[in-house]
Amino acid sequence: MEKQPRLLSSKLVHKQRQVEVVLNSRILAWKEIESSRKRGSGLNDTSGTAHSRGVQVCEILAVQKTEEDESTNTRSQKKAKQYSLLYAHSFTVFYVKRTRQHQWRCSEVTFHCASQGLCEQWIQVIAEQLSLLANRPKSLLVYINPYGGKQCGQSIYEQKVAPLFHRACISADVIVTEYANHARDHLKTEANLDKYDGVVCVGGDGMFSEILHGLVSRTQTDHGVDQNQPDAVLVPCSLHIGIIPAGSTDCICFATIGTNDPVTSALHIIVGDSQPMDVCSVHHNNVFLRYSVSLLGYGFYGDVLTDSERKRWLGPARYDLSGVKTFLSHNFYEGTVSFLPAEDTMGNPRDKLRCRSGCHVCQHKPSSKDNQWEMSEEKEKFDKGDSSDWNVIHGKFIAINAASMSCACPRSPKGLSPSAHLADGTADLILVRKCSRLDFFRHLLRHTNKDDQFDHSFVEVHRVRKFRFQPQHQEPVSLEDLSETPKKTGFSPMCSAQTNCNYSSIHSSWNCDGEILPHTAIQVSVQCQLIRLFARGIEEQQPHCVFEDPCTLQALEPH
Ligand SMILES: CCCCCCCCCCCCC/C=C/[C@@H](O)[C@H](COP(=O)(O)O)NC(=O)CCCCC
Ligand SMILES: Nc1ncnc2c1ncn2[C@@H]1O[C@H](COP(=O)(O)OP(=O)(O)O)[C@@H](O)[C@H]1O
Ligand SMILES: [Ca+2]
Repeated sequence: MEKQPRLLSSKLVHKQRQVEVVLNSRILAWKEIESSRKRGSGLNDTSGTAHSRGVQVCEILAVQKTEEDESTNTRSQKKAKQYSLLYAHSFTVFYVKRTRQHQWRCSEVTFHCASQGLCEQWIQVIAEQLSLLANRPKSLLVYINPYGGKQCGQSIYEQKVAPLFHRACISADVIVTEYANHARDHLKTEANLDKYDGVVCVGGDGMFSEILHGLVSRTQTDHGVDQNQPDAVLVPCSLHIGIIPAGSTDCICFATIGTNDPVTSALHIIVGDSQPMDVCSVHHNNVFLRYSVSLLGYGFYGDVLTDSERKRWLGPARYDLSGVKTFLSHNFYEGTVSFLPAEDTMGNPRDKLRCRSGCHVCQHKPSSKDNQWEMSEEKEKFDKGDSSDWNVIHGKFIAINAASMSCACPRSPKGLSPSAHLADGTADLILVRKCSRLDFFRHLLRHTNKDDQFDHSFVEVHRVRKFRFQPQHQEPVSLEDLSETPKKTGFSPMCSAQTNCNYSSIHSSWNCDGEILPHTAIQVSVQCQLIRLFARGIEEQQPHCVFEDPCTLQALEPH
């Protein structure tokens, strides 16, 4: 590891002990001074090994002069007050601390200095280092859905998130949505996006979907790209999206961070994490319908969603009730699925290569030029009827699911497709053929345990770049507006019109990230890394970052 020059190094006091504190461009580290412990220096001297501790500069959230009365509550703090006459000036560094199961918390460490000048110097030098972290957002546009999940979005934001943004000196313009699609339309046409470094969504996957549509559509309009062209090369969005989970499933947050915890999400936003993500574009007969980042599900998940929309008043529990009801109905649907498989180099859905922070598979992004050429050649072939690269499967299916990422969520911690990748330009297409109720139950159960949900004779899974679905029976053409999801208002069923038709027993509906699509015949194309989230992918479990690690020790080595 390359040795970094020291920016500042001083003898300060931490928890009534003298410590040597060192800052370089990567690490802030401190270590108790052995000799002072032995000699005694008026400071508490407890025996035991001196720990070197440290925090990475990129995980420091803020540095502040310590508030005077902050240190007089507990006994030890009163004691600290006594010697604080000697070391009267102090500063506090706030940093990311990893706790259990991918959760992050804001922790703090206070150092006392012998002079005001030294204290100010430390604050200034640390603040300077933070200002060099160019990917950190300074100004955010926040949309809150007050009706998502358990309807706590607003209080979650005000109590858990806003104080952290304030501490990190991030300014936020907050819009509490007043109706469905408020956020989407505001982003599409009104918002002055030049003012912001990112957009934050407080809500569930449906609310995220609004932000996604607003931002992607706005970007395409600004660049003159026609979204109705299934082969259009879409322009990636420049603004990052942050998700504060306050919905019912919150799968996009869970699968990109590893937990559904508002504080953890807020901290990932503050440190300016960046996670690229694939987006599926969905068309019907060359008319754009919607984008999807998590689940596109026909059959079981479409029926669960349709039924659950009538039970929205139940909150997140609606999915459990509708899940049981749909399971008991045991419907299957006939149709033809055609797909363009991904190259073998993209791995396969049954390998055990999980997409984790810094995923190597996702780092091999094909250049958009290659992609464009490849795609137009394939389209030409498909249109001419030369579909040799395409696989075609006709059958009766209980479920057809396309997952462009794992879709892990608290109901299914490894997800619908545990090895799907967030940003590899592919989706995993899962076909569950007609089978007995018991067999389908066994398959569903495997979403909740360690067993392989694809290891069933009636299940097949393919890694694809594109796919199409054609239901066996023609769908009626009378469905209102082709490009719009049916209108939603307040707490009335949000997706009603399209599913109340009497053809529902032969057709299911597509569940597109929690929204019902108005068509069953669709063409889907995975757009590689179209958006970026304030996330870093799920981290491999790591030891606590403020104990002895090589970087910390190196920072403390004498120069
Ligand atoms: C015997 C027990 C079987 C349990 C099986 C559970 C399998 C769950 C897989 C869930 C995949 C979820 C994919 C994400 C979908 C969301 O986009 C969507 C909308 O979320 P939100 O806006 O936050 O409400 N959620 C759903 O469609 C709910 C599916 C739940 C099915 C039980
Ligand atoms: N103010 C509002 N009133 C009614 N619906 C809204 C409002 N704001 C957003 N929505 C819609 O609510 C739906 C569900 O939102 P979401 O935050 O995903 O919650 P949940 O996870 O509980 O479904 C989304 O489709 C979104 O378009
Ligand atoms: Ca993917």
